[in-house]
Amino acid sequence: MDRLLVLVRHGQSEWNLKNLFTGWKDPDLTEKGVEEARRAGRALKARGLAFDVAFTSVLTRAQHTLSLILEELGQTDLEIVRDEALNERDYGDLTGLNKDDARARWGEEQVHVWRRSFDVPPPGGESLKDTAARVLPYFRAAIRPRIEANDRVLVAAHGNSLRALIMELEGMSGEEIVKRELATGVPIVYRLDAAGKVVEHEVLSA
Ligand SMILES: O=C(O)[C@H](O)COP(=O)(O)O
Repeated sequence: MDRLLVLVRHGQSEWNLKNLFTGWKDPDLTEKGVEEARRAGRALKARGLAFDVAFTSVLTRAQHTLSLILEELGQTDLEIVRDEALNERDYGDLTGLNKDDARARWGEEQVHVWRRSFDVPPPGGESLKDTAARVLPYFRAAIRPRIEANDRVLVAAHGNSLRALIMELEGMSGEEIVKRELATGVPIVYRLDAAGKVVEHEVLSA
């Protein structure tokens, strides 16, 4: 029997709307982000999906997204595990800066490298490689065992912490994963075999 793992990036946050580098800062969802999260829950329910456990970060935008999804699923009593290992990448000195201002100051190419290279960190922050170095051990130690126990798992997290997971799940290289954009509030449904190998995955339409 296939095992179920669903990943979902948080809905739009107040700092996403303001186009600010967010990282470990802790803004909440915008009204649009709340609606995106509810829509995700409805899409999962429409496919008859339900969960045995959920994992999320220690940041409000991901936890609020998860609670809204669970409300739509009628699973508000679900076991939830919160861990900073699933936090967004730390944007270091860029945190709080406007992304367009950063481009004007350092140039388009430099900001693109900081945002979408695999192993070049922003000043004082984490690269995607650094982020994966905390996300993947946590996934292998805490999440994969629940999948192997046939628990249906939901993970509500962030663009870069989820890229780290997707890289492992889909066997992608660092160069490949940085091209993958994750829309806010759009679930990705994975089916895995008994050995934990992905047999199919579907991005539920936004
Ligand atoms: O932390 C942030 O700024 C965003 O949530 C993700 O930003 P990015 O898409 O530039 O990595």
